[in-house]
Amino acid sequence: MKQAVEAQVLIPHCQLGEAGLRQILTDVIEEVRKSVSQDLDGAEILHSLLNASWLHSLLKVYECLGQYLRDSPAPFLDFASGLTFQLLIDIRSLPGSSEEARELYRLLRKPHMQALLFAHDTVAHRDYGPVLPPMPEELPDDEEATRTVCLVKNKQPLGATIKRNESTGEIFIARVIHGGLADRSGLLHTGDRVLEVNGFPVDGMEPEQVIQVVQARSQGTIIFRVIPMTERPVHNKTMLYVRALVDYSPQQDPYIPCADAGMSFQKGNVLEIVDQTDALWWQARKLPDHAACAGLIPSNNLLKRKQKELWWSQPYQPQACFQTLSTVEEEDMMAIDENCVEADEEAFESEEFRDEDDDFSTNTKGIYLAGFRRSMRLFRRRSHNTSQPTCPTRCPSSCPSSCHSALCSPYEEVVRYQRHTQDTQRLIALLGPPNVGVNELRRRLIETNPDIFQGALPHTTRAPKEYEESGREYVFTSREIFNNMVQNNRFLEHGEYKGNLYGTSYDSVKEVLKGGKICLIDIEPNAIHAVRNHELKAYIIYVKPPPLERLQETRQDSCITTNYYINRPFKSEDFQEMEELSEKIESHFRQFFDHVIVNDKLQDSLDQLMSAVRKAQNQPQWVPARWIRPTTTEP
Ligand SMILES: Nc1ncnc2c1ncn2[C@@H]1O[C@H](COP(=O)(O)OP(=O)(O)OP(=O)(O)O)[C@@H](O)[C@H]1O
Repeated sequence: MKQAVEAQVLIPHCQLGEAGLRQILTDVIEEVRKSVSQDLDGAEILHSLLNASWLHSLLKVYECLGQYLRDSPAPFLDFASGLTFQLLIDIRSLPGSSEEARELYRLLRKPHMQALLFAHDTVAHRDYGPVLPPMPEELPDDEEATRTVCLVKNKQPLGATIKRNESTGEIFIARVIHGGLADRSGLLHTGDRVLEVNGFPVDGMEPEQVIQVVQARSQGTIIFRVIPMTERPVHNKTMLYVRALVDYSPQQDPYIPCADAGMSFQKGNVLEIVDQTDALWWQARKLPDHAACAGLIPSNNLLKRKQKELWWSQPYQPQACFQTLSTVEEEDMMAIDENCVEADEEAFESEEFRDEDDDFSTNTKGIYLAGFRRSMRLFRRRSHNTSQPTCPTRCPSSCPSSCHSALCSPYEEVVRYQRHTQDTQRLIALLGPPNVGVNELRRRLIETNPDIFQGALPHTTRAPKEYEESGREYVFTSREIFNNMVQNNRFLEHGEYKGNLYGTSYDSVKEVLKGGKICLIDIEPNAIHAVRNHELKAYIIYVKPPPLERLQETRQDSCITTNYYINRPFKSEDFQEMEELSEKIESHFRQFFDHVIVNDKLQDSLDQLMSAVRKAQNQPQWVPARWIRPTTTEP
């Protein structure tokens, strides 16, 4: 086959004659025949196709046409019938004409010969077009050209909206939806004035009545008589992709010009904006979606302007930013369960090492698994349950939850990003409600793949215990240095627990990444913003609990550690709390999740996690455009 393809490339098109295409086909058939004898897949079908007589006839026609084009024959005479006429007169006037002359006379007078010569002259004069009546010298100024547009509707919507000029009652095409029937026809345009639909004059009608006339025919031909818009608006066709940071439902939006043409979307959906001609209403497609037809969505500015009104599926609640994350009151956390080991602060701290030795293998093949200490995790648990906003230093400007970021911009421009093999690995950040299993998954992944994964070493102002070493369990530091680091934004997450400060610094994450490993950390929702940046390019995986009955089944032998108890079995309130918090975290932050894992069976979750991490590192993903083009402003 290779031989044939190369031949096609080498022989210039103009030389394809008798030995051209058909020769190539013969070569191809010969190659395919060899493949048939080698029993290659599909070779037999290809062989019979290439041998088909219709294909050979088609190629002959093609070659003849090619030959005709190359020869480009020109008529010898423009007016052969005139010459014939002259010849007939001359023969008739000969005194004693010969037998040959008389035969020529008879031949030239035959009707088919006359018709042939007439056809010759028509072709020679290229006289094939219809004869149009001459244009009138002067057209009256008020005369408008109308166009009859005939569309064949096939149950799908027309893909155009109409509006009425309130003062004149005239009906116009308001917008043509990209990829819809009207758009694909290329015959109806924004601004065209509609005079008639299926023979009904529409001037003065309400738009709804016009639509009824259109809809009266769900299928078949619809005929519009329109006055085309003379100056068509330039379509602002862009290649803009955005991630929705809010939910939107056209059916709940009283301001949308045509709800049926609207497109609903949810936080986290990636949208392809196909038209921004209208400053208020854009046209977009939801990805990944193979629907050809776009839908109307509010523009960035419009959505910003309207976001305080009750037209989103979720009303705006700025104060709910973090408070909604608190479902469990401090008092509830204090409840004492007699069946469990109670530990006061001292006892708890003193149990910590032994406990961690039992619970977590912190040293696998000489590699210390950073970030698993209880105190660090308990400081996080506190962040989950506190009723105080947990990002006082950052809010409101960089609050990651939907409320504030949506206030800034309801859409985030995104681009497709594929990590180069020589680039550092993307940070993998796990997130989930307390006790869902984030640490279990993280620990197991690091333990089983210590050459690939590593956690980030946390900082603390707590005094080191005898057995602890700075740079192994924690970076032990002074309060002064810690506060200094806070002020210089050196922590992606930090907080206080039992009078001690804890935090995960950017530097400790970067250290792991620089070492060529994948840094695997767990974060609280309020740290999402801190890790979503150009340098770390965090891939955020949300770990979600399975339904309640599966939680009860899978966790019956598992234990948890709360602020007050070490290793107590799960109680039904824990599951309830986990579900409730999970819903709240999802409803506020799901727009930032790159992947969601339902932690049902542990091994399945580990497999899913591993494959999600591989995808994040090796396959193209949608990421904020500002990570790739740092100067990009939001749409
Ligand atoms: N899929 C699972 N099946 C059964 N038990 C699980 C599963 N996932 C986690 N567990 C168990 O649930 C308990 C809590 O898990 P883990 O400590 O990882 O929670 P967490 O999300 O890290 O919460 P926190 O950060 O608040 O400690 C542990 O005993 C763990 O072994």
